[in-house]
Amino acid sequence: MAAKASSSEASLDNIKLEALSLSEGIQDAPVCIIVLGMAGSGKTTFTRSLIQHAQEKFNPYVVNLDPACREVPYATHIDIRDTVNYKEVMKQYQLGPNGGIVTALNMFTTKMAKFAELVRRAGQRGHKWCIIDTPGQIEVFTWSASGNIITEGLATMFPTIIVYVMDVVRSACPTTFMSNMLYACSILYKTRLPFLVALNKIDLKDCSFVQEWMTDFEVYQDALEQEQSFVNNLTRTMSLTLDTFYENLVTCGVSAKTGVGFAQLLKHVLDCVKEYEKDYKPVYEKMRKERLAEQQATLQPASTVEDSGTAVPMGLDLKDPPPYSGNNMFLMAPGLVPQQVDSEEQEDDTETDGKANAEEQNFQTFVQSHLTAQQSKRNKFIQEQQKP
Ligand SMILES: Nc1nc2c(ncn2[C@@H]2O[C@H](COP(=O)(O)OP(=O)(O)OP(=O)(O)O)[C@@H](O)[C@H]2O)c(=O)[nH]1
Repeated sequence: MAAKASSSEASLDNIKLEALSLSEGIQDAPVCIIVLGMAGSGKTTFTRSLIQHAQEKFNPYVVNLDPACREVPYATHIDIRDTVNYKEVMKQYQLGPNGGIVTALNMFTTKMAKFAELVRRAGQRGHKWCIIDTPGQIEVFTWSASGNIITEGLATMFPTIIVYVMDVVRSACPTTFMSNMLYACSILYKTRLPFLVALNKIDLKDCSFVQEWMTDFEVYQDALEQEQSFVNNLTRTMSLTLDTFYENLVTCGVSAKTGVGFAQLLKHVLDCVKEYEKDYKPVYEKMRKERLAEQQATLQPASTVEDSGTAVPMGLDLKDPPPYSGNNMFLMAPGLVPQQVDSEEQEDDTETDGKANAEEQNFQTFVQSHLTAQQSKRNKFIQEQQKP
C-alpha cells in the first residue's frame, strides 16, 4: 500500500459540502496536472518521476485516482482506494474489472466537492502543483461522466493542464502511433485544456522518429508503405486530417524510469500554465459564472413574502424526500441498485402492459366497425336483390 503523506489531510469528515464555493473565482494554485495515457504507457512511473523533479520547487499535492492499482510507488495525499474498495464494488455489484473501475470512479466523484475543497486547501498551504494519476484504462476516465466532472470541476477552480503519456516503443508501429494520436486528439478537443505529450521510455527508443512523423508527412507515409496492413489507407487519410492537430501539439521526450528529459518537461508544464491563463481561463471563468448562477437559481429562497406566494393546503400527506445518498448518484451499471432497477422494471412492465391493452382494444374496435360496415353492405345488397 502507498504511504500516506499525512493522514489528517486525507480526512474528509470535517469538510462541509457548502464549503466549496464557485464564487471565489479561479485560484492561482495549485496547478492541477492530470496525467493520462493508454494502459502500460508508464503513467504511474511518470507520476513518480514528476513528483521527484517538482518536489523542491512546486511541493506537489499528490492524488491517485486509479482504484485498481495494487500499489503506487509514491506517497499520496489523496488515494481513491481509501474512499472506495474496488474489489468490494466488483463483488457487490457483480461487475467485471472495467465496470468495477468505472463504478468506483463514479462513487468517488460523488465526493467531488470535498475533493476540490481539499485541493483548494492544499493550495493555501503552499502546494503549488497537484499531480493526478488516472486509471490504466484511459477511456474510463476520458469518456465517463465522472472523468468529465472531475476534469471540468478542477478546471473551473484551478489552472488545469493535461499531460498525455505516450509509449514511444509501442508507437514505433505507424498504425499504433496513429491510434495513439487519434486518442490524444480526441482528448484535446474534449477537455479543451492545455495539452502536453510526454513521449515516454526514451531510454529504450529515441523519440525523434515520432517528432519527425508529426512534422513531415512524407516520412510518415514512407513508414506506412513498409507496413503491410489493411488499415493503411485509412491511416493515410487520418494522418492528413491530423496535420492541424500536430501543429499545435507540444511534445517532450522523457524516460520516467531514468528521469531523463524532466527538466525540459517542467518548462513545458509552466508554458502550459501560461497558456491556460491566457487562452483557457476566460472560457472556464465564464463556465464557472454560469454554474454559479445555476446554483444560486436552484438554491435561492424567495426574497420577499409576496414572491413566495400564499400557502395552499395540498390535500396530500406529503413527506420529506428520503435523505440524499450521494453514492447512488452515478451508479448506472445494470444490477447496481437492485431494488431501484426492480421497481423501474416493474414500472416498465406496467407501462408495456397498458400499451398492449390499449392496442388490443383499438384493434378490436377496428375489427368490430369493419364487420358492422360489411354487414350493413351485405344487408343493403340483399335488400336490393329482393326488390321486385
Ligand atoms: N524502460 C522504461 N520502462 C518504463 C518507463 N516508464 C514506465 N516503464 C515501465 O512500463 C511498465 C508500465 O508502467 P506503469 O507506470 O505501470 O504504466 P501505467 O500507464 O501506469 O500502467 P497502467 O496504470 O497499468 O495502465 C512498467 O513495467 C514500468 O516499469 C520508462 O521510461 N522506461
